[in-house]
Amino acid sequence: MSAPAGDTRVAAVGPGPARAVPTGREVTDPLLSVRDLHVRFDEIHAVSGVTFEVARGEFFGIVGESGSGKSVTARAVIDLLPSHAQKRGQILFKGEDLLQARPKRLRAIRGSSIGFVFQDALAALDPVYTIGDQLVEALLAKRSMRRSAARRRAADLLDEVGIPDPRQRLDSYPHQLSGGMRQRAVIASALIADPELIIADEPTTALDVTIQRQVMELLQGIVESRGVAVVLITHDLAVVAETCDRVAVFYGGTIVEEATTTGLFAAPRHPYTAALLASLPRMGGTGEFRPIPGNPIRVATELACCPFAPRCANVVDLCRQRVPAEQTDGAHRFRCFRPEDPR
Ligand SMILES: Nc1ncnc2c1ncn2[C@@H]1O[C@H](COP(=O)(O)OP(=O)(O)OP(=O)(O)O)[C@@H](O)[C@H]1O
Repeated sequence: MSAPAGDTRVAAVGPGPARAVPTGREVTDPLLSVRDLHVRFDEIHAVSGVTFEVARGEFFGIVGESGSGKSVTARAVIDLLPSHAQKRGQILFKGEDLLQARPKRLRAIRGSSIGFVFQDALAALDPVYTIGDQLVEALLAKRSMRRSAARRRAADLLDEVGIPDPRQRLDSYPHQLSGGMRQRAVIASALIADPELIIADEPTTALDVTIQRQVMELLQGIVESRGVAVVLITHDLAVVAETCDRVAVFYGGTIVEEATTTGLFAAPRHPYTAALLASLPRMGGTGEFRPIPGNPIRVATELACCPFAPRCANVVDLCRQRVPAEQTDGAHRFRCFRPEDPR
């Protein structure tokens, strides 16, 4: 990935630490390792046996349709699920299992090593305080520094995330900024603690396409300049294609395929991924989406078979009888009894 075109503020941060983005599925010394994660809300099995790893400095995408378990997985990592969520498995962050960590330790990790950015920037900011006050208070809570130095640092952060006239913008209230600028301010606040991982859950869904692209370029720039890893949750494959190094495709609360973004788009192995890619409008075509036949499932019980079986063109009896085990061809990891041919 190159530095974001046209965003000199980010590019000006300069080259950061070398990134070790894996080319296949192997991740040596992962920053985040989620192993066999299950999340239930009483009888609803929202997440069933999710396993993936994220390397330092990697831009990792999680894609899938509504209700497939993307947000619940992300919120499990940062311990932001409601208290009645029942979780099992492992969430290793730098080797430490966050599912076993005490609340105080989790708060400390969340406030320092892991930052997050959600869809609704307005909800993430306090409407009654200026952007500057919010950033300064957060900075002072993290480090002992003079208020004037915190204000300078806050302006630097706004500059880093591409907000013009950062010193003046410190005195703006959230409602005085555009949607894109507000999301940039939220990203600035996520950077306060120098996180090693940023989880961004649909950060651009509420924004128009041009602004969406700019915010994604900003996140890419941050990955490049700071060596931060980003886990991006999105339902938009075009965003994945443009930004992510690797991607996990969710369906029915589980990962049905994971590969490098290039590998996934070039030769999907899971029929759901193939159907998803085929549904995208083609250049020179009618410009229309071709929806995948059938209805998305609503997972209410533990998976007993392939969740995609009712909609799958390759389905065989076995798919309705058992959950396919995970397999790999070296470049893709997938769960399917009748995968697409490798190309
Ligand atoms: N607090 C909750 N209580 C009960 N069920 C929940 C709760 N949060 C999520 N779920 C259920 O868990 C499943 C997965 O939800 P999740 O939000 O992870 O989906 P998603 O893939 O992120 O979809 P979207 O793109 O719409 O956010 C859904 O069936 C959802 O209704």
